[in-house]
Amino acid sequence: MVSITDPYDALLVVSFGGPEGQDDVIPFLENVTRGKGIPRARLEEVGEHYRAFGGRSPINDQNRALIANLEHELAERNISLPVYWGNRNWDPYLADELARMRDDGVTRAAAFVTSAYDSYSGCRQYREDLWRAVEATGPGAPRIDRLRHCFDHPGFVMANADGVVGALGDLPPSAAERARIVYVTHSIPVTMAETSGPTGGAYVAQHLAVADAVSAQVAARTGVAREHDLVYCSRSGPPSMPWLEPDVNDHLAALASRGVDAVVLAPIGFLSDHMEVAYDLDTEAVATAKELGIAAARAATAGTHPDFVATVLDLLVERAAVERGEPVTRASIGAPGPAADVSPAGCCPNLRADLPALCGEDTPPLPWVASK
Ligand SMILES: CC1=C(CCC(=O)O)c2cc3nc(cc4[nH]c(cc5[nH]c(cc1n2)c(C)c5CCC(=O)O)c(CCC(=O)O)c4C)C(CCC(=O)O)=C3C
Ligand SMILES: [Fe+2]
Repeated sequence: MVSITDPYDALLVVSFGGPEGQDDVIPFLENVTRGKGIPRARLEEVGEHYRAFGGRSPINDQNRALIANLEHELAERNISLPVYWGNRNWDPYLADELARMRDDGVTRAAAFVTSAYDSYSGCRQYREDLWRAVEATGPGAPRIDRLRHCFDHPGFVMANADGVVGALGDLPPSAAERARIVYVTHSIPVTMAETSGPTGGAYVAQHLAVADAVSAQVAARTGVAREHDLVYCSRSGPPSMPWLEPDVNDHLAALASRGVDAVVLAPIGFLSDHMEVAYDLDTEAVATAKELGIAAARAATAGTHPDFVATVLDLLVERAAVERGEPVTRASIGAPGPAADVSPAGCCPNLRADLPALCGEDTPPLPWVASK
């Protein structure tokens, strides 16, 4: 009997990883920034963010919770499919997890990458990680298909709209009535943004589409049409290198000078409460808003929202049907439309080096596995 998840025998959650104690902070940051030209001062500053939270990033526990929810939902649907978890920068590392999958007899896995949008950081870099992990695992490594980015899945949008509606409820009623929605995502170098996706510009275009879709839902549910903006946090790199702007703190100051006194900060760029959310938004931006006399509430991230958990499984079931050669209807909020299953050649390029990456049309052949 064909299962709706055939031909897959596992789901692999691929994520960033984070430190779990003070001793992990420096080795973790060294892993993240190796070869990236991040100034020492920025590293020390970010290290302090982690130190202030006991050296522990929230991201690993968020992933454990997502996986527990995925396992529960799979069981509810009577689907027997093990879930694995491998990271780029911290234990459990991808290569170790792939070896474990091989030892467990997994031959073909669908990979959900915890990054919703196209960019080198969120797309090709993970595919380079996957290539290296498959290479390290050697013959017998499972075949891996990366699921398309989830940004335009209606379930992801619904989860974020719920977050905004919830945050409006955290504001005093009079402030909620006139609150502006400030969508926040990770800043990236302008050159990375310009080259993101198959033809460039995808990172910002995809975020703008999500911001529009979430705002439309919030307007429908609250009966109030609100203005919104897309702004950025967590800028890194040398000051001479342009990164996407405006920064959320600068933007709040600009809004205050225009008389805005209530906002919802909605981190649509993050799938769960990462350190950027805990520090850059909940600590820093909230303090900025307070100083400026702006009432601010932070919208929940998709996290373990049931609609988001269902989104991951929906993307898995969709791709499984594609691989079985069946026609599929892709759930999408519309333009710019779903990202590709298999990344087109040159998509989200690595501007520093030309490294092999899995799950792309430009993936070189691996002689000892059946597939890309
Ligand atoms: C687009 C994007 C995402 C979203 C997509 C995705 O999820 O991948 C993301 C996620 C994350 N970024 C994270 C942490 C860090 N990112 C850094 C550095 C950088 N991020 C960049 C971009 C992105 N990053 C870039 C262009 C750099 C410069 C260096 C480079 O070109 O790579 C640095 C070094 C210090 C600094 O430079 O700030 C840290 C510590 C964490 C973990 C958080 C936690 O612990 O909860 C997560 C989920
Ligand atoms: Fe980052």
